[in-house]
Amino acid sequence: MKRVEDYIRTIVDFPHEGIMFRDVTTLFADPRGFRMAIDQMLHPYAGVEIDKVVGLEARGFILGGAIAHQLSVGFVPIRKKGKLPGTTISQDYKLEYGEAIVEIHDDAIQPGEKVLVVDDLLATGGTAEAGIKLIERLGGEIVSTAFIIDLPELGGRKKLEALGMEVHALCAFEGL
Ligand SMILES: O=P(O)(O)OC[C@H]1O[C@H](OP(=O)(O)OP(=O)(O)O)[C@H](O)[C@@H]1O
Ligand SMILES: Nc1ncnc2[nH]cnc12
Repeated sequence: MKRVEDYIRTIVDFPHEGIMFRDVTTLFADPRGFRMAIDQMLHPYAGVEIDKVVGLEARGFILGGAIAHQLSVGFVPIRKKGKLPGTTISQDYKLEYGEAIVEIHDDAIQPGEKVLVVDDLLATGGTAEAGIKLIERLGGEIVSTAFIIDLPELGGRKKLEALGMEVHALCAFEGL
């Protein structure tokens, strides 16, 4: 039987030379693969209290929406700067080159709400860390973080675990 990682396509030298891009669109496009990924991401949370799922732009929206639907809870997007229409709070973070800013609506999470953070891939952990800071600034309590792919060489898991986060990933790829 195929595993989740078997549905993921690797594109060499995208978006820059030397990067092995782990492309989850092939997983999302396959009905068995997509269901397997969502079911496996949900597995650790059976019986766990979760009030909201937060998805990180952009691939975290696809996964987070399906997971929130399955848990019958609300979905909240964290978006790149300038995309959300209401009042937001912002957090900057480091990219491989330069910096970026992500935002969340300031009324999207209520103090004390239990939040699951979802994205497709954990690399340096900078994006997830920025998301975690936004949620915590609103008083949300992060129950766990869930990814399809971990790139262990880039240290994201260690970074999040050092912040006290639980990290679940369905598979890991060696090589950037
Ligand atoms: O752990 P990090 O080093 O922060 O990298 C991981 C992030 O990078 C990718 O998103 P990207 O920034 O390419 O944005 P996109 O999903 O909008 O294309 C991926 O979907 C994660 O969100
Ligand atoms: N190797 C990679 N593949 C896909 N998305 C990424 N985001 C950061 N590194 C990535």
